[in-house]
Amino acid sequence: MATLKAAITFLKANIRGLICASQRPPRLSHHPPDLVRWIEREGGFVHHAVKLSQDTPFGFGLISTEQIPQGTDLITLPPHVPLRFESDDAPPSPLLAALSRRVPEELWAMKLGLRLLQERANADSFWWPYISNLPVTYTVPIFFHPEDIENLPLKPFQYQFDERCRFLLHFEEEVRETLEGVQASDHPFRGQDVNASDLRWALSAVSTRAFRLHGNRKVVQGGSSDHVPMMLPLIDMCNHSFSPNVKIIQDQDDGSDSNTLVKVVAETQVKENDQLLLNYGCLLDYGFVVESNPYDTIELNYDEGLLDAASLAVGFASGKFSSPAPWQHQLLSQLNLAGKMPNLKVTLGGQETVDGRLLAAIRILLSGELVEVEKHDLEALKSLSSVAPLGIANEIATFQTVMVFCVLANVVLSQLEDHEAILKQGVSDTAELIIKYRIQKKSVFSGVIEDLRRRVKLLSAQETPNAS
Ligand SMILES: C[S@@+](CC[C@H](N)C(=O)[O-])C[C@H]1O[C@@H](n2cnc3c(N)ncnc32)[C@H](O)[C@@H]1O
Repeated sequence: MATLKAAITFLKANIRGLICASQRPPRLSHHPPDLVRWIEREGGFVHHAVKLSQDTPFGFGLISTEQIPQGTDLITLPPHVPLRFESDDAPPSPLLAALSRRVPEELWAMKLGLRLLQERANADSFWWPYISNLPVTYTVPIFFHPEDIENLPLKPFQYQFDERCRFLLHFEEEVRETLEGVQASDHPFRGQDVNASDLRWALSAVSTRAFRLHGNRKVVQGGSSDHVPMMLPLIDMCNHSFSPNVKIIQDQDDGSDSNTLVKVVAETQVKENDQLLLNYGCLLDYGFVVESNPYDTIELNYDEGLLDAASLAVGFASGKFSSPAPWQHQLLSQLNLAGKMPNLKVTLGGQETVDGRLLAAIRILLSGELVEVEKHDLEALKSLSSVAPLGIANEIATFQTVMVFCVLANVVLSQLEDHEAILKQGVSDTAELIIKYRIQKKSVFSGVIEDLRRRVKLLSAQETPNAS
């Protein structure tokens, strides 16, 4: 344990050297090849007015040198250009596949990161024109200063950071052990040592740049499990906006150009000198802060003690969560919140507002009426759009418990005004980013609480129709 702690401290301390405060983080190669020409040489298409700029407010970006009408194709990529973990014609080497199997599901970015590292280690890589244009550093939490980490908004966020550090250190060991004595010809990284810092780079590169697309050709809808994470050369130079002027499209298999896997199309008219801006949707780690981000969520632990305290505050007897009835325990197991290998991570905020599993668990545990609960399937109990499935009183108590849970989990951050005052005084770039994270995370919780408060008000009016 002490060794692990020391290792995490060491890893955190080493992050310092990797921080780059400039808006233009250096690229892997000082003089990277021309990405646009490479795409064209490979059979892709880049509209003549689309240029790669090194000088946008967000580092590299794409700009238009003339007005472009809505609906115009701007970039198309043939199927062999995106970088993915595996494709039919390029299965991963057995050792890379073995390493990838040790990566937990939620760190899918690490799996693709291994592939990226494999190509980075290969001087003759087909993807070198792409990889050499990637930044050396990233503004995601695992790249922050150790002191800045202390300022991260929430305990769960620090937890996520520590968890990733722990994984990287552990995985570094696994990579070393697996590849010990392997001949350079069979070695996925051409005999090169891959350490925690390389793994961290790859994880950050993928999580801030990879998109999920259908492996073949279908409309991009984001989030569905059959969507394959891929790195999209050039397209990933588009910066983000919630008012985008371009969008990514994968054509339906309708007989159109089979040499195009994915394209970027002007969603609105693009004016001369405008940046091409995409809506990143639910990219894993933006690496920057977007105000009022509707996709932003906070991860919390399903903590029975805290939930007991929250329901106590709402007026229930203690122990509802820590001592469920056997039938409730069984339902919690079905929700994967109890049992041998439970997944206790729940999210608040974003599109769902309250994690469906958390919502169902609270509804069930506060109900205590098996007959009532049995009338509904779990999917209905998980949904916020099912109106009061277990009765209005249960629903109000559930929402109030979530609200108190937020407060008890120390999620509504104190001193927002102070942070805003500090920002006005001027601080370092990284500290500013951290403070913005804090403010943003606080606003996620304020949003959830506000939403639930509104729902409680509506339900209360239904419960007491004569109340003014
Ligand atoms: C997919 S890359 C876009 C290309 C990137 N600007 C570059 O220099 O390579 C995503 C990264 O760009 C930056 N970025 C993109 N949109 C941004 C925005 N709206 N605000 C702040 N940073 C942004 C962040 O560093 C983010 O992690």
